[in-house]
Amino acid sequence: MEALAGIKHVIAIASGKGGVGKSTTTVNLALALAKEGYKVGVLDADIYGPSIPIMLGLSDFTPQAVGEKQMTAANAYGIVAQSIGFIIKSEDAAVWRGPMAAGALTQLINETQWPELDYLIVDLPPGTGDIQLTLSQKIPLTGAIIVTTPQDIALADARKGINMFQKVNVPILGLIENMSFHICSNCDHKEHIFGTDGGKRTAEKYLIPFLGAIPLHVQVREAMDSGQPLIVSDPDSAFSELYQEVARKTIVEVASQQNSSVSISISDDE
Ligand SMILES: Nc1ncnc2c1ncn2[C@@H]1O[C@H](COP(=O)(O)OP(=O)(O)OP(=O)(O)O)[C@@H](O)[C@H]1O
Repeated sequence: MEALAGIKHVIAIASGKGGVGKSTTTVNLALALAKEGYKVGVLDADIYGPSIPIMLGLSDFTPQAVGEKQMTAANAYGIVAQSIGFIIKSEDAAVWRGPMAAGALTQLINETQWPELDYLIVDLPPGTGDIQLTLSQKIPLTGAIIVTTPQDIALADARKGINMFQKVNVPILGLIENMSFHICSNCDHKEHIFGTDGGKRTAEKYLIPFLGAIPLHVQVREAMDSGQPLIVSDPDSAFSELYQEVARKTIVEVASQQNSSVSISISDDE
């Protein structure tokens, strides 16, 4: 698989279960990496429910053709974005089988006029079936980040995701526990609606880095629905600071992956 010209690292955001906050994580991680000073892009590969256009306030964007074989990406809040949702209706894509979805997505990734990027964050469709497997093999991934809630059924699916990436030799950069606990907007009371520390324990069990625990908060949902993520509209909030921490840990994990692959290739040459 060829690396993408001008893009240093491609990171897949994956979850076994739907609705656990994969797209929310993709957008916030991308914005947090940009705030750390990196050039960042987002690729929304979630053919069943592309929600990145709404989350970045880009619902009206349509890519323009550049020459015969390329198209423009959108710009929002200092990052670039491309989405399958800019091009086709999700009802049409919902019936695609693995090879067709993988073909459309490799075309989307290869034919977008990406600027030079340090990180391209890819929002994969939820699940661990054929489509996810094919995509993980078609896109030149540096590594994957698994998003889960602390709930048992989400964790069981997260474990399937971990196994899938291990099977195709994609390094797992870490696990993010989203909706870790609920914070009441009236009294700030903290409640573990989906259980306590399930994601953290799963990360420990599989020896993968734990990148952070993100609370369930109504402001987060409202911000994403309005296309103005909190990292942009309220950069000093506790939520934004948590994401900066996740971004910093991700940078460290990507660097350590690179170092380990360098040492493997050095020892291979010996
Ligand atoms: N930490 C959070 N606090 C509050 N709301 C959240 C949080 N994370 C996600 N949400 C909300 O939950 C819903 C689902 O999130 P999101 O679309 O990111 O999940 P997903 O895993 O990408 O879903 P899908 O399976 O459809 O791809 C969205 O309305 C989002 O705003």
